[in-house]
Amino acid sequence: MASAAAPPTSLSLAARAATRAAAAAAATPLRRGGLAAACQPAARSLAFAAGDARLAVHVASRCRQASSARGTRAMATMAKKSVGDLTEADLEGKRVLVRADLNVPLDENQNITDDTRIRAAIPTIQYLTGKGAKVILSSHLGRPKGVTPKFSLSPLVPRLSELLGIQVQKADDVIGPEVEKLVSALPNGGVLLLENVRFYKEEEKNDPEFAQKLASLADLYVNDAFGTAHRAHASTEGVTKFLEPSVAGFLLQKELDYLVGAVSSPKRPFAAIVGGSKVSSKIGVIESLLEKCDILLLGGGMIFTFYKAQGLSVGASLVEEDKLELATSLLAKAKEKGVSLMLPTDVVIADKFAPDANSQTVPASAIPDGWMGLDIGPDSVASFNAALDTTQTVIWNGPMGVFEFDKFAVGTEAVAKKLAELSGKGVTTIIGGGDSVAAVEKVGVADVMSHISTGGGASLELLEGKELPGVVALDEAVVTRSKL
Ligand SMILES: Nc1ncnc2c1ncn2[C@@H]1O[C@H](COP(=O)(O)OP(=O)(O)O)[C@@H](O)[C@H]1O
Ligand SMILES: O=C(OP(=O)(O)O)[C@H](O)COP(=O)(O)O
Repeated sequence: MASAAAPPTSLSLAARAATRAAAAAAATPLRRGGLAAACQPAARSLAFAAGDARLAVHVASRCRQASSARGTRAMATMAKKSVGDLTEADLEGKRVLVRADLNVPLDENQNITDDTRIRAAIPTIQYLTGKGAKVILSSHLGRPKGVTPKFSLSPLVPRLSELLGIQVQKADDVIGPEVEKLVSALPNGGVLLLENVRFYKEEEKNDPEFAQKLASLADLYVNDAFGTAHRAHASTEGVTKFLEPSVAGFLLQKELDYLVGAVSSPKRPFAAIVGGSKVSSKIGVIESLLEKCDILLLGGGMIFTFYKAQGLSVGASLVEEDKLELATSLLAKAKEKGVSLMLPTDVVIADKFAPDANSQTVPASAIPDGWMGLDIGPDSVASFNAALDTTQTVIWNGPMGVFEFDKFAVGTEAVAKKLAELSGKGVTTIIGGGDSVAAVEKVGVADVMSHISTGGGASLELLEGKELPGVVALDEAVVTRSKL
């Protein structure tokens, strides 16, 4: 992970700093007129009409800062107690249930093909073991229906042990007398990995009885599973009702610091790049980003719905027919908000959906019948790069094309390389989960990015402004909740 900075002691520090910065920005007088007046669409239109594009962007940007400041104040109330707030006196000899997201990809021989999530979980575990705690580690793997050997967590033990420098014990169950015996035998500083928590259907149902049994193994709880924080499951939400304190781990904290910070008080200009295949699953994040960013670059399979909404022919490209109106309204909203929404001007098209398809590059307005767009073209890359050169913060979610096929990976790889270059110049670059992370890994530039999120769905929900149940359930940084 690129951003393994020393863990801050409390989420509240970053949130308070963000609030102060955003409030100060919102309080600074504008060049012409007050903030309230300037935030009226008419004021921005006037600025554009007067040919003062810089002022128009400035006004639009300041309006977003003001609304971000309000958002940040709301988020500041969500500040959570951190594992870093717990001292040796709190931890020595204590049984700590740590929920991590160790949902890593395995090949057909059960070898781990990407250990990012395991590495990301290590700082919290090591902090706890270093202070003499007994760590009971819980995670899911995949989406098993009941007990399914291929979803066992056993293949993770060697890598976990290697990274921690101790032999990790493994339980064959999640709760019950056998697990209790193993917990009792655990030395201070030891780690016991429980079996896949989703082997119990009660986990995803957030069954209180199951949560209580899981919680009864431990004295206190640390949630470090950012990738699963958008799930209200027994091990992410239910257990907090039975364990005091329930605190945020370093990874969870770092993810929130970056992702909340990025949208609430970004260094501006702030650009978002959204790609991937489905308008429907990204609509929430696009709408929400229109409130916050200055530049929005769209790529991937979703662009054809926007083209079609503008009356262009899209051939056999992916289109969500029932989202055409929505696409039109998003284009209008971008205009109204003064956000520079850019669609690719050229595309790489294919005669079939296959790695060996015949391909050619055409203007976005000239996709022939029977051909499908599978990547953005070189002109689009050039104009996206020019826009990105003006930014100070960039968030990226979703590939620009079918990057799984080398022939159509060029646009995605160009964005990855551009962000790496910008990162080197001090621009904050945040990669939000899923395929975009795979793309930056493939290009070999993951290490230079400011932040690579370990949660695809979770980071999207956070950027959409949703509260994550696994975070909401944790203790407040200052005031301790009473438990059931
Ligand atoms: N033009 C396109 N046509 C069809 N599929 C596309 C296109 N561009 C990208 N995709 C596909 O989108 C998928 C990723 O979409 P999505 O799940 O929304 O992104 P992420 O996983 O990054 O959130 C990839 O499998 C990619 O092949
Ligand atoms: O891999 C995960 O999510 P992600 O693919 O959205 O990053 C998490 O482990 C959550 O898994 P889930 O979507 O089965 O709840």
